[in-house]
Amino acid sequence: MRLMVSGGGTGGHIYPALALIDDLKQHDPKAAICYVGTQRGLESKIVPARGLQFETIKLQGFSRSLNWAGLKTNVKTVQLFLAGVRDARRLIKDFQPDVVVGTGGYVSSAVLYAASRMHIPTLIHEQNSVVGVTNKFLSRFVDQIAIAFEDARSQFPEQKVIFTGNPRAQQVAEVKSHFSWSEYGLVDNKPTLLIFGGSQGALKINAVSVAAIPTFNQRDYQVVFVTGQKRYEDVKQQIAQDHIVPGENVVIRPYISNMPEVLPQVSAIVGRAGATSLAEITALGRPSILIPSPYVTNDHQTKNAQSLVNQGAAEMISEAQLTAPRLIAVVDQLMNDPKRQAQMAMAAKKMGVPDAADQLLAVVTDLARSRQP
Ligand SMILES: CC(=O)N[C@H]1[C@@H](OP(=O)(O)OP(=O)(O)OC[C@H]2O[C@@H](n3ccc(=O)[nH]c3=O)[C@H](O)[C@@H]2O)O[C@H](CO)[C@@H](O)[C@@H]1O
Repeated sequence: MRLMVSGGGTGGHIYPALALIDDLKQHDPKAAICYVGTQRGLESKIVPARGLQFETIKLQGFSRSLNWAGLKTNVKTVQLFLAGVRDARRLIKDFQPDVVVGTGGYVSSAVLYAASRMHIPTLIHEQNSVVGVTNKFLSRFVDQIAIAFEDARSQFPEQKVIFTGNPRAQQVAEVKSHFSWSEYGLVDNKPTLLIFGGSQGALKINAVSVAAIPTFNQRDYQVVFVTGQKRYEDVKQQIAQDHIVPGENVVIRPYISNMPEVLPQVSAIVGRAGATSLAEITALGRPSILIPSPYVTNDHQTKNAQSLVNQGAAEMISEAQLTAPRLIAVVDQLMNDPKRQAQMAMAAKKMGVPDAADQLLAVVTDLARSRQP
C-alpha cells in the first residue's frame, strides 16, 4: 500500500497518525509512507526522527478575532490554503498514494482537500467528542470518517462515519518493554504519579505542581512532573526563585519521548483531557485526575473528560478551581486509596479500545483497495 498521512500542530494529532503507520508497517513491511506536515508544528521534530519520508507545506490557522488584525490574518490564511492545496497536489502527484489519511490540524485541510479533488480515496480520523474545525470542513469532501467517541457521530454526515477508536490506544496497550524507573532516578515498585499537561505542557498545571513539590517530597508515592518542552526553563527558574529543592521523590522533565513505555508503569495520572491522552489512559486502564484546557474549541476537553467522569474512571478539576492545596488533596486521596484506584482503573479500561489501530487499518486498507481498478 502507498499511504499518505497528514496531521499536525500538536501531539494529539501526530501520535495517532504514527500509530496507524506503525500498525501498517507491521502488517505490510513493504508499504510506502509519506507524512505531510508543516515546518512549524511539533511533527517536524517527531516524524523525521522516526525515519519516515516527511514533506512540508506552508499553512496557518484561522484567527478567531473579528478585528482588523484578525481579518488580515484570515486573508493570509486563505491565500496560504490555496497555495497549500497546489503544493499538496504536487506531492500527491509525485507520491501516488492509494489512500490519504488526515488526523487533524490545519495542515491536513489542504492535503485531504487536494486528494479528494484528485479522486484519491480519503479518510479523516477525529480523536475528539466535539469535532475540530478542520475535520468539520473536510467532512464534506472525504470518503470516510473514523471516530473515537460515539458523541462525534451526529456531527458528521452519518453514512461516512465508522467507529474505530484512537490507534494510539493500541500502541500503548501492546507495548512490552523492560522499562525501569531507575532511568528517571526513581525506584521501581513504588506508586508513581505522572503529571503532564498534554503534548505542550500547561502553564497553570505547571505553576500548581511547582508549588506542590515540597509536599510531594514528603509523600510515600513518587512523582514524575513533565513541564512541556517550551516551558521547562520557566519552571526551572520558578523553582530556583522559590528556593524549592525537588527531593529524591520528584523528577522534573521537559518531555517524555517514550510515553508508550512509561505509561504502563504509572499508577495514576494528572493531566489535561486531550483525546489522545484519554485514549491511552483508557486502553491501559489507569485512574486519572483531569484538568481540561479551557482554551480549546467549544470547550471540547471538558466534554472529553466528562465522558470518563460519568463512568467513574476519572476525577475532574476545572482549571479555574485548580490550586496547589486542591491538587494535593485530590492526589493524596487517590494515591492513598488503592481500592479506589483499582475501581477507577477498571472503569477506565472498560472504555478503552485496545485494538483501535487494527480497526482503523482495516478501514484504510479497504479504502485503498477501492482505488485499484
Ligand atoms: C491545546 C490543544 O489544542 N489540545 C488538543 C490537542 O492536545 P494534545 O496535543 O495535548 O494531545 P493529547 O493530550 O490528546 O495527546 C498528547 C499526546 O502526546 C503524548 N505526549 C505528551 C507529553 C509528553 O511528554 N510526551 C508525549 O509523548 C501523549 O502520550 C499523547 O499521545 O489534540 C487533542 C487530540 O485531538 C485534543 O483533544 C486537544 O484538545
